[in-house]
Amino acid sequence: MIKTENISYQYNTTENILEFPDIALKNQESLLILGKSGIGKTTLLHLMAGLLKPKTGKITIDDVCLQTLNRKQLDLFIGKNIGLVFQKNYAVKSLNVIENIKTRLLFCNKKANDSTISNLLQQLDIEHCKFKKINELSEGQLQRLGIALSVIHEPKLILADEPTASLDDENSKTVMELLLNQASKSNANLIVITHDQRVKPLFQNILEL
Ligand SMILES: Nc1ncnc2c1ncn2[C@@H]1O[C@H](COP(=O)(O)OP(=O)(O)OP(=O)(O)O)[C@@H](O)[C@H]1O
Repeated sequence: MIKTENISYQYNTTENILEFPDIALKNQESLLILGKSGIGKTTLLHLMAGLLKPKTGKITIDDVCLQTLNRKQLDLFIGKNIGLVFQKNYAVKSLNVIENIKTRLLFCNKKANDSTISNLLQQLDIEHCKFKKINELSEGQLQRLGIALSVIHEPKLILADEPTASLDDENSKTVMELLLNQASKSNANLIVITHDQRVKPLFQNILEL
């Protein structure tokens, strides 16, 4: 469950204040956020991820108000409860694919057996890459690894910023199905921002900023 109330944000280099409509999603509900370039979609996603602090308002995830947590508590909460799929992949370059997955699990103190990991990598069509280093992956494989890293710990909230941007039709469908399935499996909310019109029919809830 996620709820945002009266949130706004101001980057310190500008006078412009970004104001956002309230969002309220019950368990398992998904939301697609659309809007023209520069309107504030990524900013809103970063606010919900606890990466930016709102100028006003509050964000509540599973009855925990992010604004009541100190930095350490917030980092722990994010690591455990939020899965982030960003355009830029934050995989550790010196580790291979499987080591990255295991490090992600270690970081949030969760466990997954080898067959669960293999299943996920298979669904994303990167199982054959599991011993490859990050710089040996294609752009599409790297993006699919980003998705594996964001859902392996079964977070309560999955936030995805343009998750299908560099994917072909087949992989775009696979990735969206995986995100929706994973959200449903772990009773999580999925929020996606995108320009990709292929994604629109998969969502009942659409917010236009
Ligand atoms: N670090 C920053 N410092 C100052 N202004 C910023 C910063 N990041 C974004 N902005 C501004 O905030 C506004 C919202 O940006 P944001 O990236 O959230 O938009 P967006 O809707 O995600 O855009 P796009 O679809 O092009 O990715 C824009 O006007 C942008 O120029």
